[in-house]
Amino acid sequence: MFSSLKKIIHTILNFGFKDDYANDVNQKHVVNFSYLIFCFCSVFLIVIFSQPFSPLVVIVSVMSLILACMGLRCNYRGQFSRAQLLMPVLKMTQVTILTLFYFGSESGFHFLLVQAIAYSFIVFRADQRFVKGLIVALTVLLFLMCEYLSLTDLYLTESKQSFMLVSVFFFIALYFSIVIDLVMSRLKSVNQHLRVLAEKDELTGLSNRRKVLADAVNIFADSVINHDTCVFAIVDLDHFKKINDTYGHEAGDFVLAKVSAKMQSVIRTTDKIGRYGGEEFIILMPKTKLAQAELVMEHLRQTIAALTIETEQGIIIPVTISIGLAPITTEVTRYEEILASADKGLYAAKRSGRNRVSVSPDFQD
Ligand SMILES: Nc1nc2c(ncn2[C@@H]2O[C@H](COP(=O)(O)OP(=O)(O)OP(=O)(O)O)[C@@H](O)[C@H]2O)c(=O)[nH]1
Repeated sequence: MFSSLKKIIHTILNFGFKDDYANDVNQKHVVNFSYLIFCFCSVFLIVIFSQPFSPLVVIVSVMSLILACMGLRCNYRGQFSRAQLLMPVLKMTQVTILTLFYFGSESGFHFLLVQAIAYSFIVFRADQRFVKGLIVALTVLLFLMCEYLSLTDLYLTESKQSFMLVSVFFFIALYFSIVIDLVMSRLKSVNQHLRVLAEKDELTGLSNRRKVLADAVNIFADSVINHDTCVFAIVDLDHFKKINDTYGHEAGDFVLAKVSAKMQSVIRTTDKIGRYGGEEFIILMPKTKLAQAELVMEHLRQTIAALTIETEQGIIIPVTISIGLAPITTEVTRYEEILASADKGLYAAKRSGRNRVSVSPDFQD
C-alpha cells in the first residue's frame, strides 16, 4: 500500500518530464509538487469554507487555484522560470491575505509560509541568489506581520482554529517529507551515475585504471586471506603505433574499442578486465591456477588474432595481442609486485615475437 502510494506520487512528480540527470530536473519536480500541493490546499479550503459560506476564503482560494493551474501549465510547457517564480508569490499572497483578513494568527495558517522558504532554497540555483534572498526576506517579513498584526479569534470558531492548526501541521509535514525524499532519491541516482562515469573508460567502455586497480587490491586481499590461487595478466596490443601511423588515430581508437569489447566477451564472468592505459589492459583472474589462466589467455589471444576489424571505409585491420601472466604466491606482499611480474611476462612475450602468452620468468620452472 505504501509502495503503491509512493509510485503514484512518483508518477505525479514525473508527469511531463523526461527522466535524466540534468540538474534542474530535480528543481522542476519540486516546482511541480509545490503547485500540486498548493492546488490540493486550495481545494481543501474551498470545501471546508463553502459550508457555511465564507466568501473571502472561497474567493481567494478559487483565484489561487486558477493561478496555480496556470503555473503548472507553464511548468509543463517548459516556461520554467515563470512557473518557478509564480509559486512563492502565490503562496505568500494567499497565506498572508487569509491570515490577516480571516483566519487570524492563532490558526497557525501563516506557518505554511515556511514552505516558501524551503521551496526557494531547493528551486533557485546559486546564480539566482538575489531572487532567493528576496523571497526568503519577504517571507520572514510577512510571517512576522501575520504573527504581530493579525488579530486573534478573527472569524474562526475554536474548533475550526484547532482543526486548521492540525491541517497546517499535516500539510507542512507532507510537503517536507516528499520534498526531502525526492531530493535524496535524486541525489542517490546522480551519485550512482557519477560513480559509473568515474569508473568507466570512455573509449572502450571497460573499467578505467582507477577501477581495475581497486579491483586488483580487493582480489589480491581476498586471495591472500582465503589462501586462494589468483592470476593477474597484462595484455598489450602488438605494434599499435603502426596501426595509428598507417590508418590514423581514429582507426586506432576504433581498434581499441573493438578489441576491448571482444576481450570483455571472451573472459569468464568471474574475471575482471580494465584499461591500464594506452593500449594496455589488465585481466584479473581470481580463484584460478596458473595453468588454467594460461588456457583462458591463450583462447583470448587466438580469438583476437582471428578477429576481423573492418572500418567504415571497408579497411580490414589485422590485430594481435601479447599477454604476460603472474600468479599470487606466498612471498608476494603487495599486488603491485604481481603486476610488475606480469609485466615481465609481457616483455618476454614481446621479445619472443609477440602474439603469444608468456608466464613471468619469475614463475617459470
Ligand atoms: N588511437 C589511439 N592510440 C593510442 C591511445 N593510447 C595510446 N595510443 C598509442 O599507442 C601507441 C603505443 O605505442 P608503443 O608503446 O610504441 O607500442 P606498440 O607500437 O604497440 O609496440 P609494441 O607494444 O612493442 O608491440 C602510441 O603510438 C600511442 O600514441 C589511444 O587511446 N588511442
